[in-house]
Amino acid sequence: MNQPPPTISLSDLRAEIDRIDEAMHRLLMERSEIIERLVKVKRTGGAEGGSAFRPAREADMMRRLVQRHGGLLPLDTVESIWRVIIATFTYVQAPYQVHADISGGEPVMRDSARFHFGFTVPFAPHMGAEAAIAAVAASTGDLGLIAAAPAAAGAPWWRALEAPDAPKIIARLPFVERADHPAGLPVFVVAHPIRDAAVTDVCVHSLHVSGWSARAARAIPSFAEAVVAADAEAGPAGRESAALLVSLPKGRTVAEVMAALAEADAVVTASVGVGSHAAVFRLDQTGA
Ligand SMILES: O=C(O)C(=O)C[C@]1(C(=O)O)C=C[C@@H](O)C=C1
Repeated sequence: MNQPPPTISLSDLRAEIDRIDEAMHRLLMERSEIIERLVKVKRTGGAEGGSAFRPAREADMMRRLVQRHGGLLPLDTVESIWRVIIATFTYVQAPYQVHADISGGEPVMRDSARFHFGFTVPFAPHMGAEAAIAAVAASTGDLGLIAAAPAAAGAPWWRALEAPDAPKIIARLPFVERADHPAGLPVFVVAHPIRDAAVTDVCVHSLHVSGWSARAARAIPSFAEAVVAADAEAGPAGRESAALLVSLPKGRTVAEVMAALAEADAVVTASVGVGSHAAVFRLDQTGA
């Protein structure tokens, strides 16, 4: 015999929602207490001053979050909630601003900054990557956001990262890329290097190339992601120069890129490391 379905009223269900909301809020308050203790442990570990941002840890947390997610709540929402939680807990440890290069379009960059860092962290727009990098350089623990556009990029802004004491690329956002990401603009995060916290899955290099040509562009190996800009510095007479920002996955070297370019009569005259970041994690590739 079929049992009649148990009756549950709207107010019972709302009481459940209230119980869950209160539990989530209390857990967030408990999280703040852990952060207070974590700040002290980080200091004794020698990480005093500068930014509290730990890109490797965040990349790992965001990957696990999206992998375990299921149910009605859209992944975009869950990701943005955790981005705000983590970015704000970073901020309460050591206040910082996000200096964003809006020269490629303000709305898309602002969306990216707000998605990844929320509204408590101040957003400082700059017209050009160099200005954003200069603001980061002048700060103790601020972050810069610059579009990691793979297409032609105007001026080679990454040369401002070359000096040994200049800021460096420390992360690439979104931590989890996917085709329909609501803040899907790939951006580099630039900061003063964080002691003992660099993640080197992908290493980023500034290359100075003489003898640049369409053939040389085609010769760049497919494992390398490259942004190319015209090089204003005069190269040897009659040879075109280019500035490249090349991202290499673990196990790949600048020497391999140099050898491939040499096949196309292009010579790398200088190569400078300008940072590194966690491996790009693409959700659609995992079938998740
Ligand atoms: O794990 C840390 O080092 C923290 O500071 C905690 C925390 C977090 O809120 O979970 C905040 C900032 C870091 O970028 C990474 C994670």
